[in-house]
Amino acid sequence: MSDYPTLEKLFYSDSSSERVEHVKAEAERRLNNPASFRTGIELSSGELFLATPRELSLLNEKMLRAERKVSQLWRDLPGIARWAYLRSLIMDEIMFTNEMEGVHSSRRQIEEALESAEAKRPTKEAKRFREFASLYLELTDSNHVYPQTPADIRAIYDKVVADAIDDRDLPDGKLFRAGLVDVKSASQKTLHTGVGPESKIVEMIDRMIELVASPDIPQTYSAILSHFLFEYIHPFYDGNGRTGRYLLALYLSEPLSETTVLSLSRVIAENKSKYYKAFDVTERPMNHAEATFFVMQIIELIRLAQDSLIESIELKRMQLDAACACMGRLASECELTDMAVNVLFVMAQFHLFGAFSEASLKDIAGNLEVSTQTARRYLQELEGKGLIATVSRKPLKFVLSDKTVEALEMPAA
Ligand SMILES: Nc1ncnc2c1ncn2[C@@H]1O[C@H](COP(=O)(O)OP(=O)(O)OP(=O)(O)O)[C@@H](O)[C@H]1O
Repeated sequence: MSDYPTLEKLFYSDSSSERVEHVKAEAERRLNNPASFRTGIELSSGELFLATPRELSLLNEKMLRAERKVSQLWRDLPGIARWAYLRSLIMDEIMFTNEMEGVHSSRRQIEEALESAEAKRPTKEAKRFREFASLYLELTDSNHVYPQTPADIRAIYDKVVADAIDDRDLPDGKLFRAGLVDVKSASQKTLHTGVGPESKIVEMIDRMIELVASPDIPQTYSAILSHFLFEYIHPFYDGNGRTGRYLLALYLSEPLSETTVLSLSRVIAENKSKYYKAFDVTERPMNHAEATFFVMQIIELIRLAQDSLIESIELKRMQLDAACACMGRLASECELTDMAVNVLFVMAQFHLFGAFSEASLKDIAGNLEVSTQTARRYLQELEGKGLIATVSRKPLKFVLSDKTVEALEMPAA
């Protein structure tokens, strides 16, 4: 990470007999610096605050530049590619955030949950992650609403953990837990004890809601500080990680693009020890509730998410351009109608940008703005020529055949 030292590091690098006083004075200086962001929220080790060292400004600028690049690449993609990719990002986001907490969910299960959430018709099989999927779908909607009260946070939690929590872990207080909870490491060491009693939880959740709404602190910072605070409070017996990461995505979706925000859980899961360490460092009494390290660490994770997005979109874009360049030759070799070529173009986007490389009859008809009967005719033409294959009958879904994938110089699914 950066050269900006934590207070604890300053303590251990100071060999004088007054090192305790030195660090206390430095903590005061950092807290009272006019450039620092104070929250007024008291933790056991002091008032939660963020200093703004040069390292943070540099990191922030890198994040904003990368964000511009992500947005530019995104805007330049055809609509179907964007739609298919966004859905695959949602699937991964849910899968990784669940996986971090040992909750197993496959992409297929989440796809069914997404379809069920969109259709507003819950099927029994898709019920498990349906509510959670609908929350993430709402994130892609530009007019999402922030929770305004502790009861709103509880309502989000209910959707996050719906059907994916043991009854004995359900909240036993009015909104949150009545008893104590510890965050434990894999080896069962207690890393942190959540806030209690419930009245204190409610009070601190209220402060978190105020913090996020504050106009006096940049939103990226308040979103990240609120994530720390939510996990520090740990208002539930189970599901705090998943609920907290959803809230982080919700709050970050204002200053950052939905694509970046929907790529965070994967990076967090891949860097779990750094993520856990960021909490631990911030909670150490010697760091006097300074969250600078935490904010910088989360921004570094956001940077990793952006880099991997940029690399992935650029590669897929090149592959799509290459496929388009080969389309004319395939069309004349197979004597395809213009509409059949359009179907292939739609399917090439699903192949490259979708989670499963397949496209349903409904998706194809919708994207070509024709009836399903008309789309079916084009699909029959393509299937008759061995260019696509049916992979599912209910609902009707198609993939490009190996021959087409090869002719369009695309990677296999
Ligand atoms: N030292 C810490 N202090 C506070 N929160 C932490 C700390 N270390 C990790 N966390 C947060 O706690 C989450 C895990 O908490 P816990 O093991 O209690 O899981 P949980 O409440 O069961 O949540 P879920 O099942 O969704 O994770 C992590 O994902 C992280 O967000």
